[in-house]
Amino acid sequence: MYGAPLSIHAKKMMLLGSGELGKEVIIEAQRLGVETIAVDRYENAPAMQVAHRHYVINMLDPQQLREVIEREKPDVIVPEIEAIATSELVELEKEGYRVIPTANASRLTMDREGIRRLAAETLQVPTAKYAFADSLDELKQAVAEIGLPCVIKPIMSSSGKGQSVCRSEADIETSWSCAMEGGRAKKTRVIVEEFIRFESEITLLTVRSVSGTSFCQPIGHVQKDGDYIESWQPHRMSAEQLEESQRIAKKVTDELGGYGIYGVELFLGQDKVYFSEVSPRPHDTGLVTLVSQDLSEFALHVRAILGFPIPTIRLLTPGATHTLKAAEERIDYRIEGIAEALAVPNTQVRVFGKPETKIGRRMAVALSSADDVGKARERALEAAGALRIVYPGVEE
Ligand SMILES: Nc1ncnc2c1ncn2[C@@H]1O[C@H](COP(=O)(O)OP(=O)(O)OP(=O)(O)O)[C@@H](O)[C@H]1O
Ligand SMILES: NCC(=O)N[C@@H]1O[C@H](COP(=O)([O-])[O-])[C@@H](O)[C@H]1O
Ligand SMILES: [Mg+2]
Repeated sequence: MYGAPLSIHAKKMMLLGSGELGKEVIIEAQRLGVETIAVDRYENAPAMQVAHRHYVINMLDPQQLREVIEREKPDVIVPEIEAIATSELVELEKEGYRVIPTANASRLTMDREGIRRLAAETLQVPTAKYAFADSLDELKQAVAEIGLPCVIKPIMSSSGKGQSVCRSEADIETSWSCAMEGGRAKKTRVIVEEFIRFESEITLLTVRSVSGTSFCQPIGHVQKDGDYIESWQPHRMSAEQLEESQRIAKKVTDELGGYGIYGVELFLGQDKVYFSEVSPRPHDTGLVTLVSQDLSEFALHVRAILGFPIPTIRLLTPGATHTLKAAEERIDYRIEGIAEALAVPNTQVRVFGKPETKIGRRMAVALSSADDVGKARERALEAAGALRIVYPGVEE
């Protein structure tokens, strides 16, 4: 029970992180009459453009984080990125604030070490072999232990930033510098992972709500340089693989607890399913659910957070997404080709409205549906191909 937004009985939701995923979360929250506050590290972030109000702070600074939370006193605090002072969220939760799904889930998934140790060591779910290193020397040792090729990532980063595949001893130094430059927080620690030659990889969206745990149909995806470029739903896999994936997802999400959606990332090997990582929030590859399901991952997240039931999740049609990424760092960019993209049948686009482009930054996505996944992927590819980022002064 709650009143109108901006009234004394309003239900207030504060989003920590205001990217393209948060923008959709806020739109869904507003559909249910919730008052929304967007927070991020820069002005005019996508979700700020649709929220009732916003704040620009350094979310890794515990003091600044506490200040904004105490000022607004939100009913629910919804982390949207990893890079937040999560130990402060743990404190705030103890003081009575509600963090989604739980402060501990955001603390453990904030860095790769927390969640990897929990999954592999405490819960004993299968993962790639791994080791950690704090310096170049330690990295050399870790690589020797794990073997080549291996994947090296900053313990705190997302969307593939700072990640590289190390194929020979000669690559170790480059991988180290790449991780140092790409990490979100100024932490030097890296994880070294055994390179898994998987057949495919999926995101299993897992929702914990008052109705219990529900799974969306598996989402297949392709990543390039550690960042997603294409996703589709449903991903075809064997009944055994699906059962094992759901078992792993249930085990991990039960441990993390709370209400909300989780994106469980899994690698499918020939006869083994590996847990990779988990987002305690909507997942980028899950953007496909905006066209494929009756309730998108964003709608599901909001329902679960507000304590409303989720009796069923329906896949309405096979669907696919394809991303549009920038190639330069500019504030005076324009996006062209939207009309051509929308001329592709059963297709929508989401233009995120980020205030500036950066090399490799995701700026928009094409979403398509069709009678089968193959056709949906073709359509999304065609539509994304029609979209162009134009930089003045550069040959158009
Ligand atoms: N151990 C591994 N073996 C093989 N491929 C890997 C391994 N680890 C990561 N990858 C590839 O790199 C991608 C990104 O890795 P990961 O999910 O760990 O990074 P991330 O920065 O957290 O990305 P995101 O935030 O988009 O989820 C994976 O989806 C997979 O394609
Ligand atoms: N893989 C995680 C992911 O996709 N997160 C999404 O990207 C935004 C950051 O984008 P930016 O780096 O372009 O600001 C985040 O705010 C979130 O919406
Ligand atoms: Mg990932």
